[in-house]
Amino acid sequence: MSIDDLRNEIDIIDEKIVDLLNERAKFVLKIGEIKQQNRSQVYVPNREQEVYLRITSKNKGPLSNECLKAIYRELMAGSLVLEKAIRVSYLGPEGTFSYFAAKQKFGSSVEYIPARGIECVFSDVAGNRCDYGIVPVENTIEGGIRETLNMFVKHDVKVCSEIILPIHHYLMANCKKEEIRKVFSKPQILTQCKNWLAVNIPCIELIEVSSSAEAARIVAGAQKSEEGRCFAVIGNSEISHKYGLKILFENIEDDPSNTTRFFVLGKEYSGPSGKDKTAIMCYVKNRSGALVEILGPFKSYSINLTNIESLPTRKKAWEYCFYLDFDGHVSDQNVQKALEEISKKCFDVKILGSFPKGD
Ligand SMILES: O=C(O)C(=O)C[C@]1(C(=O)O)C=C[C@@H](O)C=C1
Repeated sequence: MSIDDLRNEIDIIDEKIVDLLNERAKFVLKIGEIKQQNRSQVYVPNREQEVYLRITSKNKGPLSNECLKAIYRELMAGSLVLEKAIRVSYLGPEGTFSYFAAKQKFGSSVEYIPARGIECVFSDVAGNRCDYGIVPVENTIEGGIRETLNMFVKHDVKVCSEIILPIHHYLMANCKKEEIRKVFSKPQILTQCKNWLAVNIPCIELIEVSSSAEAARIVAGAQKSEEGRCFAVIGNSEISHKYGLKILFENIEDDPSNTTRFFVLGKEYSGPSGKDKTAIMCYVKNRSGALVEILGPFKSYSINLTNIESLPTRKKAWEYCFYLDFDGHVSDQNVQKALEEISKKCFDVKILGSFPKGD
């Protein structure tokens, strides 16, 4: 067969795919109508998980599971928008890792609203200005993002999904490495590249700004001046296209396994997917052994604890609460029993969410 013949075959299949996609979309529209009548959430993370598991288990190749999942991610994001106009708030501006985490989850069909800070993302969701919000919650190098965890004490929102994003940093500039005079980025990013900077461009002034996208904006804006031409930025590679900067070095993060977890904030818990996590906030009584008492039930009911952080309650000086997340869903029997026991040892236990485990 010639290339033209093969392309003809592809054209015929493409027509069938388009028809099938639209046939699928008609069922989505019907689901959307039912959800509107029931006033239920359009985004259903556990159903999406089920779809991913189904399509990958049916996959006979040659397409990889990752490729199929990416196609379906965009397809289901398109479905969401058919059901309802979706607004997603993220820690802006455009080009931050929160932005890419948001796109990884919601694709390119929804409306993205950049927020000025983590608290703004929470208030966008709590105040119904946005349907969902994306915030960073934990990084493999720096641990829990306290600004995010603290907000759960203040705002009434739920965690409905999580996103795991590998983090790679790039050094971008429009001059040679030897000419760099200043490096702009977000404090956390500069920390994550500390050793690389010390070895490769020592004694260069490091300037902290609010985000890597803001750093790129400053550096791009300064290109006309003699001094500004020698400015560099560290951030993700997408920034380089947007701001016309060249990538000088790739993957300069000190730890190549650098990964950040993001939460999708919403108004409802997600249903069980079979592979879930639960996040809670425990307000403990201030007495000796209080922490041991809340940890005991995890051992008794064989629940794998995945994170624990202590946070000030902000109600009384030196009074703390604990953020915990663990494997399992609130509807699991062992989780329910453990939560029952933990509740007896606390003033209050707030369930922040149960959601499909990110991969
Ligand atoms: O099953 C649903 O509830 C749907 O709305 C359909 C669908 C899909 O396209 O498969 C779309 C969005 C939801 O987040 C989950 C699944």
